[in-house]
Amino acid sequence: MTQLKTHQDGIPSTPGKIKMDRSPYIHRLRWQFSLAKLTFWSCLFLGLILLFFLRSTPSSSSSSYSLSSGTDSTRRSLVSTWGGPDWEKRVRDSSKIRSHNGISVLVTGAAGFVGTHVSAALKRRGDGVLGLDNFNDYYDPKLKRSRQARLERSGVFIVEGDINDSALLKKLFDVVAFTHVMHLAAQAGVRYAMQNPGSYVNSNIAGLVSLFEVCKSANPQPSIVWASSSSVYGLNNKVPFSERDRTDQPASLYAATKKAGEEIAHTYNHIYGLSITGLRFFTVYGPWGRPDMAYFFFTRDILKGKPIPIFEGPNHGTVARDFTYVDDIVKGCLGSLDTAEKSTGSGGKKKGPAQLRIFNLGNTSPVPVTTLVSILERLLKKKANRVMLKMPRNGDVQFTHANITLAQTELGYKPTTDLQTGLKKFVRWYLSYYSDSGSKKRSDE
Ligand SMILES: O=C(O)[C@H]1O[C@H](OP(=O)(O)OP(=O)(O)OC[C@H]2O[C@@H](n3ccc(=O)[nH]c3=O)[C@H](O)[C@@H]2O)[C@H](O)[C@@H](O)[C@@H]1O
Repeated sequence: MTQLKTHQDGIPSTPGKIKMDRSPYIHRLRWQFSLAKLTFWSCLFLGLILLFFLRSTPSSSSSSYSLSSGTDSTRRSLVSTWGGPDWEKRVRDSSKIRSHNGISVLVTGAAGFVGTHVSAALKRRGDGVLGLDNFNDYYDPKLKRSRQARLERSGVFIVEGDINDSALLKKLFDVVAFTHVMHLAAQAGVRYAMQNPGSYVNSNIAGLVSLFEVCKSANPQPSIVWASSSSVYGLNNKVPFSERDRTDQPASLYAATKKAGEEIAHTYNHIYGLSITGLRFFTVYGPWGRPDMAYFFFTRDILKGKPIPIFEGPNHGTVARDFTYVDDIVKGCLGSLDTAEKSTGSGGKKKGPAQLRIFNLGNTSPVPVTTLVSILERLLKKKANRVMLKMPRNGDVQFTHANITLAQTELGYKPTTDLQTGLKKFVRWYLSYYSDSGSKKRSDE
């Protein structure tokens, strides 16, 4: 019986004539095997490079205007840090209602100025609160981290993520049936829109649509309260500004994106039955405020002896703002949440007409910017180095003044803090916060 011998490579060899051809045959097989090995290692290597690339690319939620596509969500799920049983437990615990008749609220922009105050106030009264914030670096993220630490001490967990990340938003609604959303995440600031217009489109338009999309599909749908802005009145010169006044002449891209948000809210209310309340905030100030706002950086620069640029209108006209203290704004936000009716849709389908509201939240007493500076001088016991400048044409308007009758009637909104009192509280906070540690001080320079 002829037995086939097996070569050491595992290749069968045969006796006789075939034996003469064995060498080239083996060479070819060896060569093919080496090629297969090379291909395998190359694929593995390329795969690793691709994986590394995907992991190191920043989330599209912070850099693109597009809503989620299949590719986007794959990439997000690779770069995201959210998820897992521990994370879900934190989300649930933070959102847990601890008072009779309480609500569970998703607060976007919770590490922001107004967001941090609203979250703390909701938590204090026993509502469930979950924060969401992308901790971007529009201004010093260390200040946002300090606000986060403070909130965490009171039991509010802030999920680190972007409102454009629909997969994350959906996940949050899978874990918690939020009754309300307080949407405060936005690209704020009037003048910065000239430098970075894309960030306004990304946050205030794409981000808002992304949030509404998830809310309209949630079951049950939440009621939504969100921050619009007094800047929508733009070049309107009929004072005080009433919600019925025209808002079709925005003076900045920021204002235009907030106005667009109000129209988008109308659409989602009309098609899907979402209950939506927009709040037009008037120049909010106070402790834990935004360093990009005038009252904040005037304080810093007066203390440093640096010049303070004060804008004036045509013919040295007064520039004034209806400065509104943050605690008053918080009362308006809570009043809006408490009076918000339920959304009427479910699973993306409208079942009946839903509430759609818009309110001014101002202080009803405009104060010239020069007076703001004088108050700060008194509180800081230091003269400002004033430099009067013609108001640049980059988004500012000459004055704002709120008519708050509607908010008074519907929300019981009644501001009680004048600028002098509110700035005193701000300055006390500022001095204590920035003297606390040298590193904090340096971070804002
Ligand atoms: O109420 C609003 O809708 C808006 O209020 C503020 O916008 P603004 O009122 O322009 O607030 P600041 O940037 O703090 O300016 C306050 C006043 O100081 C003036 N200013 C600002 C900067 C400066 O260098 N000098 C100066 O005189 C401005 O013209 C304005 O009258 C916020 O920055 C916006 O995010 C918000 O939406």
